[in-house]
Amino acid sequence: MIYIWLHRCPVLDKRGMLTRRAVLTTVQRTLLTYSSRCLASSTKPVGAPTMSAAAPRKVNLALCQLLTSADKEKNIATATAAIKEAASHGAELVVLPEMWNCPYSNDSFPTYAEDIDGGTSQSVAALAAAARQNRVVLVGGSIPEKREGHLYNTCCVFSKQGQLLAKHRKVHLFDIDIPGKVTFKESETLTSGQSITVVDTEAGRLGIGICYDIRFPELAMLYAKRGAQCIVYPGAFNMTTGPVHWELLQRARAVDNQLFVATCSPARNPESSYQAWGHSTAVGPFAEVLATTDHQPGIVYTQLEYAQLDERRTNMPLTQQKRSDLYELLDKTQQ
Ligand SMILES: NC(=O)CC(=O)C(=O)O
Repeated sequence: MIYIWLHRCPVLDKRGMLTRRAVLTTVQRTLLTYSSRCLASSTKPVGAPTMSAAAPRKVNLALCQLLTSADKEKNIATATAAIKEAASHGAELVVLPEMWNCPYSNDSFPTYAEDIDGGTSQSVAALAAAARQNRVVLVGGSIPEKREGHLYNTCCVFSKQGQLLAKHRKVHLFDIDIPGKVTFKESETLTSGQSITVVDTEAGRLGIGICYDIRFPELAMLYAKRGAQCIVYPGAFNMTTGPVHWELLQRARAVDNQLFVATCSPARNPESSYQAWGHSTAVGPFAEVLATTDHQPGIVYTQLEYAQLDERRTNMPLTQQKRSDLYELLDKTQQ
């Protein structure tokens, strides 16, 4: 290997001989490449399952910031049209917003709720068909789910064949009260999910959270530990918390865990009782904003280069530098 590199080295002296500096640089570079490869493979999160050889290196991502209304049929039509448009622009991983099939309100959740496990969900059937027809991995935002007398805020993930790969029920319910600004209590109607979700897809290993879930760093840490390459959060922040926290939280989750974060919000609807902040965004593992938007309906496109995960983790091997003798993250779901 060193022999081949020396022959390719362009740094020659007047007689056409390799300079001593060029030889040293080449040897140094070879050793560096070798050691960084060793480091990269040893910085894999502990306990992370091995990705298959077919795992993608680059994924074209589309975040569909949809304008939702009180008309469910219209919302479904808007969503399926957006998925088609995203696919026609080369998207392989398409994300929809939180509660895209109904208005974001406690009054609406019971009336718009669908039985996913019972196989009668009109919204899920439409998403499965759209994923299959457009050959995209689809993180289908969330819809209100009804099951055995409970309502959940649920995200479904589909393969390119339209197969339901995973279902994540919002784990942390959005109960906040900032007087005069925003008061919302999802727990008045919804029940929280009892499990966390990491799913292998043709667009990489994804961790799934819904909106308020992004505020809990331990969840993202568990996802990183399980080898998630990107955490996807369909979400609908509001006009009080959105401007201050939305981007901050995404960048924090990304930089702490050295992975990609993608969020997808509904567009702001002036007629709605809940004004969504919008600003669907993708963030890279160095906390860099890769793509974002304002509050209008639209699709945000970017590419996730998964090789950057190895690069960043080699640059700063945080997983190895952790002081596990002083603190530890306890995964209670694997006991
Ligand atoms: N809507 C949410 O779940 C969360 C939110 O708006 C916030 O955390 O702020």
